[in-house]
Amino acid sequence: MVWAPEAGDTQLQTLRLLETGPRGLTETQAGTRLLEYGENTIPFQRPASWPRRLARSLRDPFTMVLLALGLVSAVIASWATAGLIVVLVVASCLLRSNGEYWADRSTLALRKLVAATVTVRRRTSEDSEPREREIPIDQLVPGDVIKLGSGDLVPADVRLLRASGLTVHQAPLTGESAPVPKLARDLPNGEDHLLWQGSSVASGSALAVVTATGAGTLFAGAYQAPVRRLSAFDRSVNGISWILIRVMLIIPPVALVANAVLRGMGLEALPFAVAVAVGLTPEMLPVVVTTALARGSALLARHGVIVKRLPSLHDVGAIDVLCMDKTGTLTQDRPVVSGSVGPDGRADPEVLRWAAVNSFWTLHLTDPPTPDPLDEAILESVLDLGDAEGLDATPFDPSRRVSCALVEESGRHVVVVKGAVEAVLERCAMSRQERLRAGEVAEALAEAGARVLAVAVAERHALHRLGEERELELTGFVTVVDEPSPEAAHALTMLARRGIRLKVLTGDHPATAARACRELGLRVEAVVDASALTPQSLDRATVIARCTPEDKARVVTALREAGHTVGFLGDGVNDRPAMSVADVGICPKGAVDVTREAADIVLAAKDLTAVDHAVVFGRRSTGNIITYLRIALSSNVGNVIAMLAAGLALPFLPMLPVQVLVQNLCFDAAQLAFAFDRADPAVLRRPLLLRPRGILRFILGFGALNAVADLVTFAVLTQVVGVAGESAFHTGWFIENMLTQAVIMLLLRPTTGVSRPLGLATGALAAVGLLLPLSPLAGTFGLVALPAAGYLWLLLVAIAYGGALLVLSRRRDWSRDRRRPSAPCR
Ligand SMILES: Nc1ncnc2c1ncn2[C@@H]1O[C@H](COP(=O)(O)OP(=O)(O)OP(=O)(O)O)[C@@H](O)[C@H]1O
Ligand SMILES: [Mg+2]
Repeated sequence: MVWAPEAGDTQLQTLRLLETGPRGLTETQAGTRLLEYGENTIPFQRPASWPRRLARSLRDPFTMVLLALGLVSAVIASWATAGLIVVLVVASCLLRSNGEYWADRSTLALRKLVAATVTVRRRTSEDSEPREREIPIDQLVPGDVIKLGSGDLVPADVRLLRASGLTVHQAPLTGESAPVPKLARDLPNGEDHLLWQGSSVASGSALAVVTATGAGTLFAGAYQAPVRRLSAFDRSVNGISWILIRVMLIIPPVALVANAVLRGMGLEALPFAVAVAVGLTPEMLPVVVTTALARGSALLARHGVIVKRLPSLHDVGAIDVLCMDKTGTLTQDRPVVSGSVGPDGRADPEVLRWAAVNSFWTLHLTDPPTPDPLDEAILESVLDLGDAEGLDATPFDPSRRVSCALVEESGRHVVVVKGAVEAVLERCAMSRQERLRAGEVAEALAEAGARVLAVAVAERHALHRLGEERELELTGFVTVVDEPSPEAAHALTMLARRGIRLKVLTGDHPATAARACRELGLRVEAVVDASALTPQSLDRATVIARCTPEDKARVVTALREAGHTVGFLGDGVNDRPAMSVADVGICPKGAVDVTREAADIVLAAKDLTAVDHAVVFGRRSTGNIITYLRIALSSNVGNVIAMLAAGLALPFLPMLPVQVLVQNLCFDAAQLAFAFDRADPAVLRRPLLLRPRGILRFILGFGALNAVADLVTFAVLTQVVGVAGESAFHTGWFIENMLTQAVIMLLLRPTTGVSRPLGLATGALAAVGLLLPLSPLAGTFGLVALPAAGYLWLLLVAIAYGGALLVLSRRRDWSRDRRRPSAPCR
């Protein structure tokens, strides 16, 4: 048993208490501890249990209203109505929790594929050398020695053993939004040497020992799963649901009053009133939504796209602006040094040597788990580093945009700084004139397409420690080329064709970024500096350059506020803030941990074409959900209007409550087919958004048409066929309802193709309608056989209704509900 160390313990005491050392645990020790302490997961990350899920689906507002209506029916001893309502509720809750269970399971399995890992130092036996390897975070145990680098999640509670330039983002735990510096020193008071599970490394690197894992971590109990703001999708579904619920609550009193006034009926009309209200609910909404999204995401997984949160599949289909970073997304992030020049633009190998001294000692002294590709490229291009000896270094940090090394060379102490051109120039002691000239030289290099790093040095006295280095002397510039990624050009064209505007947000120089975009065939409207951004220039800008991580987030927020649905695609630490404020965050699998954690969609391969697949599948799923809502609601609204109207003209109820409910149950079941339906190619051309307003306008129009069909049936049955009895009338109307429901399911869609599930479902629906009155069950539901002429007339009504639907839906512009090409930002 190892004991939990206290904050005030020294490094040595901590290591002793944890029975470990700087060389890490042996694999055997780690295995034993894993059994003893369990996996390193915190409770909220585990999937919800079955009963919990069922309870959650009962909390759904539709279910609650249904249950309330069931209760009312039970109170007045209308057992058939109450029973059917319970069947409806149970069926939809079971289907829903089952659907969610499978969706969650597959999402979880997919998430595992892209879960964060950690670099751990372990030994095979007591006396073998320690080796570093990547393990899944859940395999971590107390006493493990781990390495952390910029962009890593802190996977457990740890104590620092060594740290350089380390700043940590611990907002999820303490609310501080700025990164906090951390040190490895022994401090009797204070917690500067402790990092907690749930925080992440903003910059720098560290070696640390794990002090607590899993439920034992400080914040495991208190730490809540981050509350995500409602996505565009959640807001739409909630909007529609609440409108319907209000209508549902109004219907029973209206029906009751009407029956009381016109027919002097009392509470005996209540079951009918309840049934009509139930008839309005799209009970299968949650099921169709989950199934359509889960199916879309399962199909997408085959294309190497992993959807971490189901609703983000809708959101990715809705994005009309996609922001992305440049390095690693549009380019390969395989930099190669192409030259080095002095401040005057003349070739000078000494500049490259100083850059390499900086790269070598920052990598060596800070020892990050994964080396920076830019530093590696510089080191590869230099043979002789001279005899500089490193003393101290601070690694590159995307906010400061420089890396510093302090070295001793031939008895002199020299700081060597390299970084983005402006960041280095502003640290140099030079006249305005010199600064301008140097800036022009760098500009020319960037315009030729290279990434440009500036290098500066300064001699310091022997006791100097690294800080905000200023008063430097510019040595010159190193140029690096990073080839465009081969598939990017095609993918960008595809995305633009799908009505998505593309914007590149990069930390790099504007000229370099603009050049890279042009090479990829991206039409560059305007190139803007992040510091000079206005709402007008934001709208026009294709490239926004020199972004700090905060600038990227600011741009995304501004675009969202201007009414766009914004996607963000990126892979670096500098992309994390933007990723978490975007409607949909997308990153490649190789992205740093924090960015991958914040992303909603992860691409298995670094291939932009996958983003296009995600967009297509997103629009497909949304398209099916919209079709379901339109059809379910048009039909339900039509039925409700017709029943209330006919109720006023007839001396008896137009349909028995039990018949309303049976018909509703059959319709609901058939509509599950929409989750598996095909999508119209036109749906895939523009961003598609589930918009409550558009849907409501649609259902009022087509609902009215449906009501007309019902009322025509009413007239035909009474006047033409001349049905006399109540039961014959009920049967006629029941059959017609089932037939028109089948017709509307087939015809009121933007596409004419019929998928197999849909064909089967509508066929079954019509068959039940026609055959149930002839079956032995007919009596139970109060149905009787009709005269042959009755069937004929009903078929005619259904056909006429189909014709009217076809004419009206052909004239309808289905693209109207899609998002128009981006509205200008205000
Ligand atoms: N390891 C490094 N050492 C010194 N300077 C660097 C290093 N990496 C990047 N820079 C400089 O800092 C700038 C900003 O880097 P940052 O990582 O924020 O963005 P980026 O990689 O250029 O672009 P993107 O945002 O598209 O990924 C770079 O353009 C480069 O000039
Ligand atoms: Mg980068």
